[in-house]
Amino acid sequence: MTVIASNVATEGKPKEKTKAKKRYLKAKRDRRKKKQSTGDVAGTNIKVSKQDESQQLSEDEGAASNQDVENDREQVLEEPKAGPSSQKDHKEEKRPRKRQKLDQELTPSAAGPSREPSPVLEETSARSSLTPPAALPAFPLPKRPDAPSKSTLALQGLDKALMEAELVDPAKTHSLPESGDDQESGLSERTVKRLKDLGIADLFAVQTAVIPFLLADNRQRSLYLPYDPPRDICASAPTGSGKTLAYVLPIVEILSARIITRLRALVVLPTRDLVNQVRETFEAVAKGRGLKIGTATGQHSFAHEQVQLVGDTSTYLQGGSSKVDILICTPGRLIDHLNGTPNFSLQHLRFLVIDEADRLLAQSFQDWLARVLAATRPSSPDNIPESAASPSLSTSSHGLPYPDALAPAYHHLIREVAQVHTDLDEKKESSCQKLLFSATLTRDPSKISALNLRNPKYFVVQSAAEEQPTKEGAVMDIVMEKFSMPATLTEHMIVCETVQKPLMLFFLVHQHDVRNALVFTKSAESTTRLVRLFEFFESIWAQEKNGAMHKQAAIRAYSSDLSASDRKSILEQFRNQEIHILVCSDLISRGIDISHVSHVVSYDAPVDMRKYVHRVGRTARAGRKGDAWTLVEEQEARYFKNMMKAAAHIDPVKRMRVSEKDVAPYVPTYEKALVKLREVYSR
Ligand SMILES: Nc1ncnc2c1ncn2[C@@H]1O[C@H](COP(=O)(O)OP(=O)(O)OP(=O)(O)O)[C@@H](O)[C@H]1O
Repeated sequence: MTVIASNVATEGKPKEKTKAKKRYLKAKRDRRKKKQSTGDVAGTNIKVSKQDESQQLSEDEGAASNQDVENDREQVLEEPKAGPSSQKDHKEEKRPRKRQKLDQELTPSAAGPSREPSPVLEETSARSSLTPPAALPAFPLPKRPDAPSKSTLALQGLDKALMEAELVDPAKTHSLPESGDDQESGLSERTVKRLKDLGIADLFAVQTAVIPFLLADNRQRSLYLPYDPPRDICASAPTGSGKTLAYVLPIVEILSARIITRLRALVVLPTRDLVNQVRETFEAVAKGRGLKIGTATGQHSFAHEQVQLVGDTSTYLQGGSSKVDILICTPGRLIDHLNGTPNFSLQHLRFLVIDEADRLLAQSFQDWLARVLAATRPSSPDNIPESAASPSLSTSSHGLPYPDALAPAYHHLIREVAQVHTDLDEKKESSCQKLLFSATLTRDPSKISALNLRNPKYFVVQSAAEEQPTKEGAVMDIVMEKFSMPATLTEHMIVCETVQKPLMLFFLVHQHDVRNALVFTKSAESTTRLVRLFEFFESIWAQEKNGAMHKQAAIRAYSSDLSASDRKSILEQFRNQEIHILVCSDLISRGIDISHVSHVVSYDAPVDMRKYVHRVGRTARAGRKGDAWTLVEEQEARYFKNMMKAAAHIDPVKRMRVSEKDVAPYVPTYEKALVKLREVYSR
């Protein structure tokens, strides 16, 4: 308001111009005219220049007096506030007539479309098209690019083969024929008959994909493929979906053609229990085929295993010597034999199976994977150290050379046989085909690249009912570690206080009359303690509720604290349902197949999604129904839920609410059991 007032005051009394001032203004105008005629004003900036000019003119006019300058500045600043018409009129008044005319000519909207173009404007724009703009061109401000999405980041560096994975519907099955060979899967009549004897009439989804891939092409049935090496396989399928038979059947089928026993299939598994389980499957399927199956787990002495695996350890044999066609082992013992058993050779391997692949790839002791892969590959002829080359051809005990002692890809190791290289020479490759299986296949590109896979083919068994039924979706699920679960599994979580966990367990077991259950704890120590408490509870409960009527649940611990033989016997008793509830550590959370397990209780909640998937996967196997309950301590609830959300698996896990009223009948017995436990531990 003060500003406008001062303007009005100034306008009311126009100042008289002195002679000096008039001269100064004239000289100024002349300079301006001269400047205009040299084309300094850029055509592109007409509007801006016009404004500047009028402003400058006002300033010039008042240059002689500070008061005038102030007024002009204030006028410019106040322009938006004052009424638009009055301000404009005021400015127009202040401008010299010549400038106003020029302005009218330069402003097309004011001039109207029918007006003749002014020669001045034409001249100015013609000049401006020739001369560069006086001001620097204005570029848009730099913009920060959008951050790539989580999925885009996850896809970076990913194996191309994974992007081209074959998606298999878990509901897909294939019925085996009543008689004769199965043309579709490539299984022979003999194998089909054997499967029928074992009660298997259909192939499960993962089997319908993997078996034909390995068997359909007759060339792929050869024991050696040095010039046409086979493609490797990575298969991801839910727990209990039949991955074991997916590799056992083709291996037995192909190796049955062998004449000489050589180590041709090597199956690596993370635990002894799994080795024994897979051995049983091999023996059942290969019955009557004459294939020799061995294991190496450290369960027996090293010398004993050596005798079981290798025929001759006294003479050096180039091609190795093997008493078994198929060896199932843990990685530790495998390395022991590679290091310390003479004539234990992997050069004839036709199959290298890595089951529970993600778990095994996470184990790096003694660099086991690199050692095994190196043992399946011949070194290049130029890289053979003198010591590695054989002094002579291997000979039998009758003095006859073994013509087939070396695998084709290793023939260059024979020094006596002159190597004549021609242009037609083809490189001989190892015939070993790698087969990787897991319910939680790793997406880690560095781990996959360590396997040195040959043109790998990925199979992903993924439920079409899940959110991402497309191939890209299934691949993304693997990449984002969203694992597929058995369709027959029901999942619950129970949030409770830490001290209430045992009570909750007793409630669940009694309320649902649970008999065939696996209860997972976080450590061997907590396993033992829980079993003790459970035993006290059961015996007091039985006494109080008329022991004759109540059949106590048989409960045992299963952990690394037990000897191998104890573990084997306990597992056997559980299989035979002599033990009803097995409290265990994560030692048997993977791979163990006990068909009648109806419930899995995570007494201590798992800390990662992989562990959760494998634990709950001990039930609901091979299309059977199963329940999984997870006891979540109140302070863990947020972490557990976030873990489930990250794996897009929060919806299937329903919250089960157990009230004080529900557990009240068990509280007195529980308290008595606790007293007894305290007595035991305080001794
Ligand atoms: N085609 C089939 N028909 C009937 N039962 C089958 C068939 N294939 C496999 N099974 C049975 O399904 C059960 C689970 O198989 P398997 O142990 O191979 O599962 P898996 O996919 O390896 O599970 P995990 O990931 O937990 O190791 C086994 O008892 C097996 O005998």
